[in-house]
Amino acid sequence: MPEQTTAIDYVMEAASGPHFSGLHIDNRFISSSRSPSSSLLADSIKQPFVIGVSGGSASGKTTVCDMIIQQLHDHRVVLVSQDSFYRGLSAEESERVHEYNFDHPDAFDTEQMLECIEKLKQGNSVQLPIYDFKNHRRCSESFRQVNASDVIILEGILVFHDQRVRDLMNMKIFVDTDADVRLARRIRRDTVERGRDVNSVLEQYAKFVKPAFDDFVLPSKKYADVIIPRGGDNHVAVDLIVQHIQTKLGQHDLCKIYPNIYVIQSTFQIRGMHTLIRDKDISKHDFVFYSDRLIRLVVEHGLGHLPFAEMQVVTPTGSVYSGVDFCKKLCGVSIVRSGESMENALRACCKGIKIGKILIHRDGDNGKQANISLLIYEKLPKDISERHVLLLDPVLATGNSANQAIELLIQKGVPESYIIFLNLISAPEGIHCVSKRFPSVKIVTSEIDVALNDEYRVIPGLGEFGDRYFGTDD
Ligand SMILES: Nc1ncnc2c1ncn2[C@@H]1O[C@H](COP(=O)(O)OP(=O)(O)O)[C@@H](O)[C@H]1O
Ligand SMILES: Nc1ccn([C@@H]2O[C@H](COP(=O)(O)O)[C@@H](O)[C@H]2O)c(=O)n1
Repeated sequence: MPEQTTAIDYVMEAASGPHFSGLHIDNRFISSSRSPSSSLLADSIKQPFVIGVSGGSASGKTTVCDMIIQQLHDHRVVLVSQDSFYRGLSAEESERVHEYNFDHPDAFDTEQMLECIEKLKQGNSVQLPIYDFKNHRRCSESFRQVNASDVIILEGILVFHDQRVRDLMNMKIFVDTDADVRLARRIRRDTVERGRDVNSVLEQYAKFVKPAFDDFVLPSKKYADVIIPRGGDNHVAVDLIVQHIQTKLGQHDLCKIYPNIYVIQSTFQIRGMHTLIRDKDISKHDFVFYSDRLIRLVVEHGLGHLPFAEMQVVTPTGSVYSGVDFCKKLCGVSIVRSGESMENALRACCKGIKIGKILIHRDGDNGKQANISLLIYEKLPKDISERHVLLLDPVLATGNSANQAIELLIQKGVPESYIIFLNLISAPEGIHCVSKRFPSVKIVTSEIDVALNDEYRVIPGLGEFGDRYFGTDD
């Protein structure tokens, strides 16, 4: 029996390691003393998501990989098998093949495998050797050409053995199948597909496969982020893994760097609303209508980050419903003037909520100057230090105003982690600026744009939100 294989063994942790796609990042906002991810960010190379799949021979590694690939149909995925890197046997070794241990780490050319995965990770194509299990040699004439992909899956009995290989992986999966099932599958496969007879399979299993499983494969299980009991029969585990990979692939790169950034799940409705409000020719009425719809979604999402208490109620059927009670100690603070456009949505969601105001003058308001922001006016609830604060401003550009507002809230006694900054559009520069200075402040947005231009305007952006919303741009 494999070690500890219960349903609870299915453990999923956040995939570790970097995974950033090609996005222009302004180095002005990257200081050398920040988090380790900052230096990686500076590279801003599109990096594929690398998944390692390990487990005993015939545990179902390839089967699980095929299931993942099928479900990831809308992404480019490449499967690399560690088997491709088996060293070919010399003539002498071939004569005494029954004494050769194919399950020992030395049976593989790990240096070559490392080189190939590194190249693929850097977006290059590679030529993989083709291994023939019948004559224990690599095919000398042909190779398998593998191109750059969004996802690279590396599968094999010993892919977790070498730390350098493990370090290339963003996610490590161990397929955990009972030893008797593995042996039964292996007998069938090796006799049907690999030209062996039952006796040689059993002999090899007892002499090499089982000892090497105990000595090398099983000890590497501890490196797995996810353990899948029963391999390909475990559809729930595979579905969850695919969901996780899709989330990682779909997430904006900044969300992987700053865990405090939340971009609401994009749908065609949300994309459609953004398309309308970004259109310079939309009527004022429609601009307000679709902005309000989006603001409402962001506000609802932001409220979802507040703490809650468990609560039960009795329904008209006399049954008990176990639910939650809203956090009551909260308030809104709008950054005047465009932040005021978000107040109605907040009031509509939170009956009787107190909303304070902060007026910040930006020297870059005329678009030409370096951004310097000055606090001009503030009116905040007296007991604000006891409240969670929803800070409202529809566009996060340089982050200077947001930082000024957050600094004031902290001076007033609001804990940094009690502040949730809600906006419709964030520029990467603003996200860096706020998240570096106030890593515990949550930022909830509906889209992250490309960058700021030389005039500190968000690109593609939507122009001056306040003017368009309040009709002062005519
Ligand atoms: N869940 C399963 N049920 C039945 N047969 C399976 C299952 N998973 C794998 N197999 C079979 O077992 C053999 C080994 O599976 P494979 O996925 O190639 O394992 P590995 O890649 O770990 O060596 C194959 O013949 C495959 O068809
Ligand atoms: N010439 C070879 C090379 C390898 N093997 C066995 O293959 C197993 C690994 O492949 P899986 O698809 O089962 O993971 C390994 O256990 C080796 O014993 C072989 O028999 N002959």
